[in-house]
Amino acid sequence: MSFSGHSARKRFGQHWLKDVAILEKIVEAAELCENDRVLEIGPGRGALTHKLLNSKVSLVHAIELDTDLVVGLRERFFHETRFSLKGGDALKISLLPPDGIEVNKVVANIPYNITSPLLERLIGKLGFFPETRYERLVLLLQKEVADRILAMPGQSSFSAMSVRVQLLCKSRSVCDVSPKCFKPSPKVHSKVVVIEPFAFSERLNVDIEKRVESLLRTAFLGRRKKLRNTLASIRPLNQLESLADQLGISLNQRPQEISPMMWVSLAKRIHDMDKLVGEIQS
Ligand SMILES: C[S@@+](CC[C@H](N)C(=O)[O-])C[C@H]1O[C@@H](n2cnc3c(N)ncnc32)[C@H](O)[C@@H]1O
Repeated sequence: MSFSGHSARKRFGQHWLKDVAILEKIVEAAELCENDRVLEIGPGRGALTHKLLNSKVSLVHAIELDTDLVVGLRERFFHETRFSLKGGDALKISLLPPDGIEVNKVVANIPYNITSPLLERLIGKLGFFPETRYERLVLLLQKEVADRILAMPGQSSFSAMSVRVQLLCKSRSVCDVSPKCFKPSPKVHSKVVVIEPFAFSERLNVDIEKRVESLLRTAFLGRRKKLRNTLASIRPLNQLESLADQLGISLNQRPQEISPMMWVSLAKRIHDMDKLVGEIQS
């Protein structure tokens, strides 16, 4: 068989998903139809690829880093005209299929060691658009990361990442995945999430997004510190007090208690103040 002699490589984050019910839940959550063109990052031995190809999609384009698996995958799916495969690093190479036409969905059990840069490539970041706006991503992530993406203000998982992703996408949980569902079992628990990036036209103004990013970097440096202490480096305390009053928040709150929309309001007020000062000075 195509993969004989290949054992899972830790450095590539290889954990084969063997639980059929979870594979089916992933495909179901993608709500695939005939017009869909799907990108799969890290097909491994093709367990998820096989399920994707059993649906009606018009294309599955896969990118796999492990060259030995690329050989096996070509053998396994050689007869499948709706399948294309590129060997290489999903963080570096083009994510476009050979016909150069964008895919609209991403479905993947991603290697956990590249989660942050891969997410950034797929959904963009505050102040920057991704190369492609995917309609929907169904990703199997490390549970800790998924929980941060989904967390509400005040919850222990709520972090700068929660604010960033929630300002770029709408997300929901599909199911938790136990380490027993993989072979070899990872040390951590996992979760399947659906992520739907906002249309570019629905995103905030780029300058405001950049302003939110800079606020988050400052405030979450001291996660347990009060805003009065962390934000003091960007504005005099009396100005901060007045801003906080206008927005109905307290400078005694900590960054993980502030909602994404409140970060946006804060960013907008500071942006307007700077603009006013700029106009007076010119
Ligand atoms: C967690 S395994 C998932 C395998 C398979 N999809 C499954 O569900 O059983 C992650 C896969 O991503 C591949 N991989 C790791 N780093 C990668 C990268 N930078 N670019 C593309 N693929 C990568 C690994 O070789 C492995 O096949």
